[in-house]
Amino acid sequence: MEDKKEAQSDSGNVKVVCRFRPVNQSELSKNGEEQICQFSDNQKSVTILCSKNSGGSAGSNKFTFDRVFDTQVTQREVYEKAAKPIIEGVLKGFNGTVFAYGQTGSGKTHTMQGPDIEDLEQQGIVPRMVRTIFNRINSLDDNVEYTIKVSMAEIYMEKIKDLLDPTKVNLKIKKDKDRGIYVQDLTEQYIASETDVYDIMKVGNDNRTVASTQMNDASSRSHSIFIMNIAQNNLDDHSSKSGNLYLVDLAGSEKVAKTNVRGTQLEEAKGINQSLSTLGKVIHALTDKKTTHVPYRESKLTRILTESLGGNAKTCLIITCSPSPYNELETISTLRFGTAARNIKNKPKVNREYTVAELKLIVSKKDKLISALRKRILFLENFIKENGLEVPSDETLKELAKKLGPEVDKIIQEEQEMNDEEEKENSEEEKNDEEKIDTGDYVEFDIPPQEQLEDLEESKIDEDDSNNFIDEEQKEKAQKFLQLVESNTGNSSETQAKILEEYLKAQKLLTQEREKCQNQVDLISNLQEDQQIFQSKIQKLSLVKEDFDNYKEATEQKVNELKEETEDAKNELEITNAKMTKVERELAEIKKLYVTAKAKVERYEEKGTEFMIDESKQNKEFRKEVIEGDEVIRMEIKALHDQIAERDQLLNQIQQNPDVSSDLKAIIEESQHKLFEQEKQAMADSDNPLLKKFLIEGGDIDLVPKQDSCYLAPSDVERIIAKQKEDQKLLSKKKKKVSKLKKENSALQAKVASLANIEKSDLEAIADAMAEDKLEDIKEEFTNEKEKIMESLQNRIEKVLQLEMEIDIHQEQYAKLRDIVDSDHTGKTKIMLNYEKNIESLNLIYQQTAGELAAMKVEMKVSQKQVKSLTKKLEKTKTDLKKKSDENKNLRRIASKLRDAVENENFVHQRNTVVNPHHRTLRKVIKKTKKF
Ligand SMILES: Nc1ncnc2c1ncn2[C@@H]1O[C@H](COP(=O)(O)OP(=O)(O)OP(=O)(O)O)[C@@H](O)[C@H]1O
Repeated sequence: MEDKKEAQSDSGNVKVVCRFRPVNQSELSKNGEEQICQFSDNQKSVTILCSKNSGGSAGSNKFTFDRVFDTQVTQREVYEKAAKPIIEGVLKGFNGTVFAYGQTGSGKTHTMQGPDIEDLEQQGIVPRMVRTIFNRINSLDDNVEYTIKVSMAEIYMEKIKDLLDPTKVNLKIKKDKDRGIYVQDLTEQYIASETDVYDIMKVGNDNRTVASTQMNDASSRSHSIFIMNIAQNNLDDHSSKSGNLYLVDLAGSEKVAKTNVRGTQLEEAKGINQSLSTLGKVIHALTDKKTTHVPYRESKLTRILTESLGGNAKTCLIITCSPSPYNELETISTLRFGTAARNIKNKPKVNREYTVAELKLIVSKKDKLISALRKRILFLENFIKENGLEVPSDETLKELAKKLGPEVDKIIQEEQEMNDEEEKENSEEEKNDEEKIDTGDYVEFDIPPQEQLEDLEESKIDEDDSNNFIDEEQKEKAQKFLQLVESNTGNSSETQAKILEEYLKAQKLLTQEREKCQNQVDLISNLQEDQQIFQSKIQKLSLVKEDFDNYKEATEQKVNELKEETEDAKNELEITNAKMTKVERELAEIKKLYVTAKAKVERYEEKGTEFMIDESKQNKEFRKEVIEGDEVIRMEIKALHDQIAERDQLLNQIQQNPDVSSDLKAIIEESQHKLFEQEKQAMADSDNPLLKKFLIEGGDIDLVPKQDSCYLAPSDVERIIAKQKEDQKLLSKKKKKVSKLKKENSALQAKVASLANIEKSDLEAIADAMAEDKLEDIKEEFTNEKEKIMESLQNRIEKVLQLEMEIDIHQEQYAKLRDIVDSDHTGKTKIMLNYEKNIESLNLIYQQTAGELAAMKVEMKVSQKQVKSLTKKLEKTKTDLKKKSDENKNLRRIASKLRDAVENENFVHQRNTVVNPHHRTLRKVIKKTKKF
């Protein structure tokens, strides 16, 4: 019900709302806060307080619109009042347009997009509309499928640029029966959420041509057009609707002098003004009844807006103005533009396709109408025939109408008016019923008025009982006519005139019926045309079906291939899995081997450590040995000292003996001294710290015997010398032993030091350090084994990795294939099902329509035959009527004669009271005529 009202209320003029923005900084600096606009309380008009320069007069400065928004209005309010009704219409399948017009910097972009499209308070009309659409879609039934596409274009310097693909710079405008006017190749992006649209809008806005002018920092130098197509598909009854929404932010209408632009911008300004002036011309042509040509084609802007201005769209124009006296002239010009646009009449209609049920209903209604009209014609023809009347030709009727003059014209006109009125009412109802049945762009059926169809449905006429068809008025007329004919006996000129009049009316009725019949014939031919369209559509659909079948076949093949591939992939996966298991097993074995090897290594390491420990024991023994050796030396040295002391004692004894010669004493002393020196030197040369120490400690010991005690016997001397020699030999032996021990000691010390520096992990170094061949062999064996194991392990790891990668790839491929197969399959199945359903229903329609067409053709032939026979009969009736008319004339003559005779006889009768027999004869003839 609401929709009907809306369709009714919005079916007419372009809605115009006006918005004033607050005074801006530049205006403040020029004119302060002064404002030229005065708003009315009803928010419908604004009065401009004109200055002298504006040229406005007291009467002309008040402007009325559908709504006037003052400077404090919120973005939400503007949306609610100006744009929301349009989007509601678009969701019902109407086309909708909202466009903003105004001088540069007056707030068009602010109104259409807002300063921030994602700020819920500040966002403008476009994002709010998008939000409404998604809210509505989310709240509606699930049985309706929506598809939303968005495009953005810019008209800059008379070239259409795709804002979503800026490489497309000079697009063409095309017209199509189904799509209406559209921009060819313009990118259409499917969207599924508000944010998708915001993202697209951001991309589009970034691609817009913007420049800074003296009037606006970021002035749009082009007309931007945001197009949204909302298609709805009812999954229950397969009906579909689609609405196009055009949201246009025009470039500023500007005074070149004020904007202070030069060069390219000056050229832009000229272009902008040119297209806006064409827009003005279009509006003028649309609102001026005398103008027949609307110059839509003069600019790209007006061509795109063709449907929005005077066409199939609900349109709202938002004019934006400045309240400052500084922009008074521009404001008045904008307001005038808006006023003119308010008079544009649009013819919005729902863009929809019929459901099978609706098409059936239309066809059945047409059927009934045709048969009812045919019966009506038949009845009228019979009626005329039965009354012996001639059915006059159109020419005769026209002549008669001329003769009867304005009266008949009046009757005809009145009836015509009545018919017109009826038609108008019906068409109104049709319009109101637009939501139910609309002729649309798709199949243009001429739907009979609802009332008539209902009447027809109710009438249920029996073909044999044609009298049932006559409405009361006709019956009455016929009755009257018959009565008139019957009472023709009166034969007064008045009666004659009445008969003629009735006859004319009957003829007129017949003509009208003929016209109606002709209309029905036209209707049938229209239906045939529609049928042809249908057939061609069905043919096309069959082709589509064929394509689809092929496609289905190809898809099935593909699906099978994919299945096979999937099967292969599965097999491969199984093989790979088996391989994997095998590899895993091998890996476990390798791991075992590795563990064994590791244990071995650890054992070797332990051995190495043990060895180290053993070695250090040895070292300790060595040390001990050395120390013990040192002790031996020390003891030996002590023994030497003891010997020396013994000898000293001996020397003293000798010295005390007076027998020892002084020479010998000298020799002994010299020999002793030499020996001492030698010993000392030997000790000094020794590296043995113990010896050194001994030497140092013992340094104080005076080894030289006292002179006066050296008195020895020669034998003793010899013995002593021999002893000394022996001692010397022993000493040198000892020295050699000490030096050998020293060497061994230092070697052992070096060994111990190097062993102490060996790190635990450095097995090789240990092995190197180990003297035993076994260790070397074990080490070598271990290294080789380890290398082998490591190599094999590496190979296996690589193999495993490769296999894992292969498995991943296969699994990925498998998953993808699965996805493809699944999605493809379900998608295709859905489409297929839909297609099949459509094709099925279309086949059904086709079969029904074909059957109906065949029946209609047969009926047509029958009707034509009937019309032929009727025409023949009419011809015959005409001649008969003529004959009868002649007879009538004769009869009238006879009657007149008779009347005279009767009068005479009456006169006589008055006297003789005798009945005239001719009077009865006359009545008989009229009855006969009636029967005939
Ligand atoms: N109703 C308003 N409230 C607050 N600021 C506004 C309003 N209308 C416009 N403005 C501000 O005025 C400036 C110019 O507005 P806008 O860019 O929308 O003008 P325009 O008509 O699109 O200009 P052009 O034709 O040059 O592109 C902007 O900074 C905008 O934020």
